[in-house]
Amino acid sequence: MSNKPKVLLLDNIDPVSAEILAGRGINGELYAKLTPAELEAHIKDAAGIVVRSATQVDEALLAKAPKLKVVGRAGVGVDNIDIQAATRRGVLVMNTPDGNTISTAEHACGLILSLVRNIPNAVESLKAGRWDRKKYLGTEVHGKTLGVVGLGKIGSGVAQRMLAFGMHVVGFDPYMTNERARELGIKLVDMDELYASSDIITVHTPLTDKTRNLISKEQAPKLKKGVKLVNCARGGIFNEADLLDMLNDGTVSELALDVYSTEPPTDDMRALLEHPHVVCTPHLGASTEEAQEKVAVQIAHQLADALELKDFKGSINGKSIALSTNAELQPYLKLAEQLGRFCIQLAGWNVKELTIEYTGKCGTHAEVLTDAFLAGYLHQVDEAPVNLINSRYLADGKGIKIREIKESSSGTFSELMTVHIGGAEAFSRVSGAVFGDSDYRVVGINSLQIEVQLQGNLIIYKNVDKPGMLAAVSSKLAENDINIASLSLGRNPANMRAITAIAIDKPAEKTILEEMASVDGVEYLTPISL
Ligand SMILES: NC(=O)c1ccc[n+]([C@@H]2O[C@H](COP(=O)([O-])OP(=O)(O)OC[C@H]3O[C@@H](n4cnc5c(N)ncnc54)[C@H](O)[C@@H]3O)[C@@H](O)[C@H]2O)c1
Ligand SMILES: O=C(O)[C@H](O)COP(=O)(O)O
Repeated sequence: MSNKPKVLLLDNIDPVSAEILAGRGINGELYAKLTPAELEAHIKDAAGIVVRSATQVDEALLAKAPKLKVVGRAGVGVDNIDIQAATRRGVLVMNTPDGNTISTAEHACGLILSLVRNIPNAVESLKAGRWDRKKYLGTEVHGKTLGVVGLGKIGSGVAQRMLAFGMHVVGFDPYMTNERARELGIKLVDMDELYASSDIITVHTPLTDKTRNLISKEQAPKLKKGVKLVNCARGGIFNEADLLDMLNDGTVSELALDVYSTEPPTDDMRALLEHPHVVCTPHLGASTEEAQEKVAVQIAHQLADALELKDFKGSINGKSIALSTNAELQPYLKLAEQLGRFCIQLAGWNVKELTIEYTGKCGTHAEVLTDAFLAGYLHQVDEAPVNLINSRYLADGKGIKIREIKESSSGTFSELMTVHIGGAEAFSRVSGAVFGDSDYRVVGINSLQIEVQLQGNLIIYKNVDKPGMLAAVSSKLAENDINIASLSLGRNPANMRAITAIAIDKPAEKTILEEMASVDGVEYLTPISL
């Protein structure tokens, strides 16, 4: 059996993706269509899966994929992927945001022209032996107003193309600036003005709570009588149930659909699809040779880069993992993760609040460093591999409140990470710093200065500060043939307490630790393994 990583390429992905993956030492297995049972069998040992819009990557499927690291979408929309479930499992989700932009913009323009010139009906009629020149009298788009909802990549592309036809273009997009709109030749308006002024409305937004039912019976009074509508974005942006009535009562004169709230459309959609003033295509926006090749090439490279932890372009739930490739950040990421591992073993599971204080420049990367800290902190969580994708999510699920503080400077260290552990019994604060390139150390516990490398086997204990303590505790190690590699001690004369960190060459067994903990004056002792 090959030990190369395996990636499932589903939903008729262009075979070029398999060739690219093969060149990067990855087995890309192409499948046009799999039954649920076949998919379950194939995904068991897959490191990656690439889909278009057909395969549902849901919680149930992800649960069958213990080795899965990346879900790639060869296209834009990720509504068939349960991103939350993937995030929870530490699985990266990525898409190819621009590979099919041109094709989809061209398709939307094709639908607009089909509507105004009755092209599909006229073709069908002539093919049926009729010569209906009068029946298919059309209208020009020149001089008419096109309303574009969503001025992202595709919406802007449609606007540019229809401007070339001499249309006036008005648009609505909360994220579009007036300056950019002016450059494109689009007049930005609010939705009410767009409804009122448009002869044709085309939508190019994702389906969200804000865009669902963007056009339904409710908007009828606001629309220009006999408006033409185009949806080449996502089913559900127009209320499909209302559209038939709106066509029949003349509110809408022509409708073009490429996408449906259920795909393929269910039988209750037949009356709408068969309506003489409806042009419909089966989700063909991205279905061109060029777009399919582009998205397949892009996703194959992106996926291979992600599996090699080299680059995370196109990632949707991997902001921190994408930042983690920054070379300057590497030592701090490692420090943060090791501190996380240290703190969970020091403080135990009862912690409900963690405040992480960043001193110096590392504060500019607080978000990703906190994610790395949490990945270390939760490394013993058994339900999923914990990584930069899911660590914060898992911490949240455990009810741990996370706070970040950024400070510009401290006394001794120019760069310092200090973790304040809320609710821990004996240890409430741990500070760590990087020495040189790759020497990660704890430099303080509670208010005491202590210096211990974040590696190997450690024993940390808190004790009454009195003569003979160190000899009494360390003798238990000597008696059991365990060598001490280094030792650091911090003391607080004010309350007569000390904290000691001992690095040992091999782990101490439970009985030895119990003997050490029972030495008179030892108040709290814990082993740590890094
Ligand atoms: N039919 C197809 O085959 C096909 C192909 C590709 C993409 N799509 C779909 O087309 C849509 C647009 O894709 P894109 O690549 O242009 O995405 P994009 O992210 O570049 O653009 C989407 C735009 O919608 C805007 N937007 C979001 N909510 C809005 C709201 N409430 N009102 C107005 N604007 C809003 C955003 O600000 C953004 O500018 C997506 O839904 C995508 O899934 C369909
Ligand atoms: O979101 C997309 O990229 C489009 O809807 C295309 O979907 P498809 O890859 O299934 O054609």
